[in-house]
Amino acid sequence: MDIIFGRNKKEQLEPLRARVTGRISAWLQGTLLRSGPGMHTVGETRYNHWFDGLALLHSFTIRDGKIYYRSKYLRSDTYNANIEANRIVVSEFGTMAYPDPCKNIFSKAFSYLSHTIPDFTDNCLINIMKCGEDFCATTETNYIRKINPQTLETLEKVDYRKHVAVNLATSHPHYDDAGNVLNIGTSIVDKGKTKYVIFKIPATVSGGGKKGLSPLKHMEVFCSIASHSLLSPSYYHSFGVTESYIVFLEQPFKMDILKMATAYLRGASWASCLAFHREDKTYIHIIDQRTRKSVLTKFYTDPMVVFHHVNAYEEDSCLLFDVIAYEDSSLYQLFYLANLKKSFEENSRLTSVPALKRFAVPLHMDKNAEMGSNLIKLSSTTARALKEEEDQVYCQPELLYEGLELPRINYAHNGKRYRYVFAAEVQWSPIPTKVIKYDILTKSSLKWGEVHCWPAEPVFVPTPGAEDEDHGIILSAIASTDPQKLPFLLVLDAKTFTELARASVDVEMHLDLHGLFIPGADWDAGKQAPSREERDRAAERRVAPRT
Ligand SMILES: CC1=C(/C=C/C(C)=C/C=C/C(C)=C/C=O)C(C)(C)CCC1
Ligand SMILES: [Fe+2]
Repeated sequence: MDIIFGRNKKEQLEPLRARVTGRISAWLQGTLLRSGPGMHTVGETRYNHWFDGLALLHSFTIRDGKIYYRSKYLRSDTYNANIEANRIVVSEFGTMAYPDPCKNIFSKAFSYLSHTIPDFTDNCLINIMKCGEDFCATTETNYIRKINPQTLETLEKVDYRKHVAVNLATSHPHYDDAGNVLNIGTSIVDKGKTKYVIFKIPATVSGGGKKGLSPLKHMEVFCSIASHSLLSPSYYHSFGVTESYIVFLEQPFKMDILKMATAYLRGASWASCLAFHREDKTYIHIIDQRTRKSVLTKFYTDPMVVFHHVNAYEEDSCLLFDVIAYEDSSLYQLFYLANLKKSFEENSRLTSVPALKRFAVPLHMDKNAEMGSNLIKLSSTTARALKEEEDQVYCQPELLYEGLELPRINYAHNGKRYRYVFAAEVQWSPIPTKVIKYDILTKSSLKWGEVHCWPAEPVFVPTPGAEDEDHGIILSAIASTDPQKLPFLLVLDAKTFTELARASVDVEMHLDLHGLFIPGADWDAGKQAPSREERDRAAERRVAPRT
């Protein structure tokens, strides 16, 4: 496991041709672009948590049956400051860092505290988001970074706060058919209120035919939900949408804002300011997209921790939503590098297995329904919603499958009825060992796995003109701990889950988090060559990374 977690990964700046075995369909053209942590030590200093690592972008470009691999560290302000100082100087999720050890720590802390909410990192290691023609690397703070999806060059830093009042925002936005982005963030103690803000980034900006108008400068608030608590809003990693509604889980995994405000002074990490409150409920907020208001019924369920929503849709006046749920927050605990590196087997056992659960909420309340009765009359699920007093409804999910994470779907079915979940199979260890296709209808699954192979999140790419939901291919980057086996891009037939091809690359590939596939046709010719901004930056490039 040291191969995967212990070492800083080298960049592969020039496209490296992969050795392809099997056959790549002629229609499969484009780039799989992904991000994840690649560097966990800088000089003599080391991060504590796997989610702290410096963002390493990587891509597989598929062109006429050939595959090329590249990787490049995101040149975030965080990366540059760390490399320049040759030590970690910016705080991340699990590591609190101090910019300048020579200065009096208390004077620094004072200026820091004077801003209740501190400036966060722009180390965008979690995902890639498409905003109009722009691609951005994302994390969960107020910063995102535009990138060139072909050269992996880092472009400008965007501060969400300049456009919408959010201190944090998810790395898992939704896209509508036109490419407009919908995301949610938290606005902390702004004008005396803490709320969850849903905002939109338009796909296009009309500007009298003028080119280059960035949609990111035109994002706007769609609606907001008041937090149950001013000083302990929920932590969340994603949300759900249907054609007409938005699903937001206010879970009892909460951030303690007072702890965060004093974390720097106390030398405590952001992670230590998060806690699971097993005595609290999980509130299910359903927002009607037409009225931009929450539905009046108060839905809730048992305490749980959800990182990934899988999908949601409406069926016969009910809203169904599927999530990967945990019974506690042990997942974040396991990703401390000390736990990952020591004795892997002993220290990396989850105390709660990630489970695919289906919830159902009634969209119209039957006023005459009896107290305690189940308001869900669907034959497709055993999920229940029990009527309680004062417009309260207690939801009990249907357990669909245990042991999967990093879910993806055929995105044409996002917010709509769907049948298949593609995911990484995890059992008691948080590191995936197999790729899985789960069929919600038949409750059966197909799997791909190989010894010493560690698959990344599987990405579904539809065959052009496909009619079936699973007509397409699955792409998954596979890291290897077998010295005899190179890492590779795995290409599976999404229907049968048989291997169509693999493209091996002689690099030390990192285990990544999320990403997207950019079909060949999506390329803007203007983006092929480095932009002027990139050329200028290259000229004044800073010190090369020390790995
Ligand atoms: C830096 C920072 C944060 C970073 C969180 C990260 C980096 C979360 C990663 C989550 C992942 C990868 C989940 C996978 O399921 C917080 C806590 C939002 C707030 C304070 C500053
Ligand atoms: Fe995620």
